[in-house]
Amino acid sequence: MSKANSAIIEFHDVTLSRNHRPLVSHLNFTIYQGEALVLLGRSGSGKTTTMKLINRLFTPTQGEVLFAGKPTSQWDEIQLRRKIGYVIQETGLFPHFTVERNVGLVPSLEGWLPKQIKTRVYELLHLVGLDPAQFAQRYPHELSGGQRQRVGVARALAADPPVLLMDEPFGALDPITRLELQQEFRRLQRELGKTVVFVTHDIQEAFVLASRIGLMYGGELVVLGTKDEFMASQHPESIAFLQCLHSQQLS
Ligand SMILES: Nc1ncnc2c1ncn2[C@@H]1O[C@H](COP(=O)(O)OP(=O)(O)OP(=O)(O)O)[C@@H](O)[C@H]1O
Repeated sequence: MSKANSAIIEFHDVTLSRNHRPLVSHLNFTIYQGEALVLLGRSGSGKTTTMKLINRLFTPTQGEVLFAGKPTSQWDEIQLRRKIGYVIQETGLFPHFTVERNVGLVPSLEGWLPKQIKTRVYELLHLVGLDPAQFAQRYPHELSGGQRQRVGVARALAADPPVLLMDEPFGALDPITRLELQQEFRRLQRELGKTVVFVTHDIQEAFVLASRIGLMYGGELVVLGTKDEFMASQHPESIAFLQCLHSQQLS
């Protein structure tokens, strides 16, 4: 990775306040093309807020966020969101649309031909491990939680956005399916070369998925580095998270 010229998202002294209280403060960091950056932190530390500043669901009170070198405030909102796939825990699938229609939604909004959409949807369902013959015509309520998550990932990838934001997408799954999806997703992310920003409060998940970990605490980014750098960090919050990891491993 050539860090000198491959920045895709940049936070320049970003603060977001509500009612005079900062939700996140003085965020300064860069996300590079093709990396998997995991934002780790306890509940309420500001992870989701940071993510929503990327796709402009929130705009900074101070400072600016750049996407592909241009402040998000200067992007056309729709253009920006088309370049940034978004996967959340509840997946946000439309309940009255089949899997095929859900996955093909953005390509169809972009005016692709029906035949192209179908080919793309089938390709994506294969990619996320769902047999189209079995799943394309089902509705979300006819799927398990893990299958819905796969459909959510397929949908976010449909128009081939360079960046994916994933907010605790595997949170509601049993631990075995969860590990399986984490590993598959990591493989997929490397294969497709996507830039991924992933939010979690689970350090084990951070270690499976991350090329770098950003640790948030009280609305600030207190550690940012590789797994080795994270393990060497002396910040009390990284030590607390590492203790959780050790106790999970022991039990
Ligand atoms: N729209 C909002 N208006 C006011 N306060 C908000 C808003 N959204 C989030 N907050 C507050 O900002 C802080 C950070 O919230 P955020 O959702 O970013 O945390 P998080 O680290 O993602 O937590 P979790 O792991 O519980 O989802 C919290 O104190 C939350 O109550």
